[in-house]
Amino acid sequence: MDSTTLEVDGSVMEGGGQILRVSAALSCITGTAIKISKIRAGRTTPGLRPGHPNSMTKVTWPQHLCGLQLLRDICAGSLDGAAIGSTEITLNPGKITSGDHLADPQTAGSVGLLLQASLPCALFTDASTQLCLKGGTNAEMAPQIDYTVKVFKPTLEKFGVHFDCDVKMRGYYPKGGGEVVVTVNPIKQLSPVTMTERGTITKIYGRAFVAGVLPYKLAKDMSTAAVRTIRREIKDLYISIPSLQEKDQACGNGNGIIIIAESSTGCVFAGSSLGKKGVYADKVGIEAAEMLLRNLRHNGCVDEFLQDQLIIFMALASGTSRIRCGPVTLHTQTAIHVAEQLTQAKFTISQSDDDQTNNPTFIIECQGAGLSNPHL
Ligand SMILES: Nc1ncnc2c1ncn2[C@@H]1O[C@H](COP(=O)(O)OP(=O)(O)OP(=O)(O)O)[C@@H](O)[C@H]1O
Repeated sequence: MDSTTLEVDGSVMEGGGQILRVSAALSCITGTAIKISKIRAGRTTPGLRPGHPNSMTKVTWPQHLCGLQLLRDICAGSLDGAAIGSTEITLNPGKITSGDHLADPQTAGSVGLLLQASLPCALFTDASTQLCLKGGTNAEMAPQIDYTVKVFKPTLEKFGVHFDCDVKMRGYYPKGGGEVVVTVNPIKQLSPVTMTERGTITKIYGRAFVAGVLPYKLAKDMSTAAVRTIRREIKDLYISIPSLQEKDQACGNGNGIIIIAESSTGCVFAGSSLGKKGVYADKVGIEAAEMLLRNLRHNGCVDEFLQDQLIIFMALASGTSRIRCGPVTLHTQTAIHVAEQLTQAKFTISQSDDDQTNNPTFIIECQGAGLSNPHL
């Protein structure tokens, strides 16, 4: 190993796939070679495979491996040790290149997580980049593609980041078969963001879907139960969660729901859930509704998922970003740890003292590294 190769410990804190995505993306952008060891040591099935404890499957979803290979392709680098089950990889980044790139985990590996790995890097190209991402568009323990489009994308626009998602086909566990083509515009430098004022919730909407052989009634039951649950706490807003039967543009069987809330200051939050064998549809709806409500009870500006997903962009931006959030998650702390290891960004977290509610909020502040795109 070269003495300039940075060692990343894949077992720290959350000890999961996110360490791979954040460190590999920053490796490509900064041109720093990295060796990641003890990959996903915090999981019951360590190494390069998703191994969600609830995945009930022997099928591997090489989402992590595929994400790393995609990054290697975008930065024309070399990747050593990357195979299913591997606990150690080395990534030597080359020059980031625009153009078309494909990632296909062959199964229901999450499209949202493939994008999470590759988007930051695709911003630092010389021209627009097309990412053809295959797999699961609505997968467990990952952003549903609707979350990416409705929550992640508008928030990233505050950093000056612009991308388009064309959902060509939806795909579900276990087969996948989904396809999303993402067009990413390069950027010279990311702007810092200030998201500290929640404002009031002005809109709640979503979608409840079934696909394949599953009965339409499941979608209706998810939607009805979700609306009823939200109504108990939020009485004065119309809630629109249409029930949808996915037809031509969906591969395989699946059902799920996502509910989105928007605030008067442009904050976006979501709660979501997917149907599982043996779980009643109304339970799926209630789970998503409770997730959303939990994230609206505090006065923060991001939900518990967006929190960790924004860390890399705060680290890259030029200047000071401030984001108010609810309890800081371990995923967020892990992303901060990795971002500070690979860039000059400095984060602080403080409890907000102007919070009058019983649900404390925290301000994540970041002095960004201000990385510039050398190709523009
Ligand atoms: N319901 C959800 N809505 C939006 N984003 C989600 C949701 N659930 C999880 N995420 C996001 O998905 C990512 C999951 O990262 P994590 O490292 O846990 O998963 P992983 O790569 O599949 O790895 P592992 O298999 O090791 O858990 C995080 O960024 C998290 O915020």
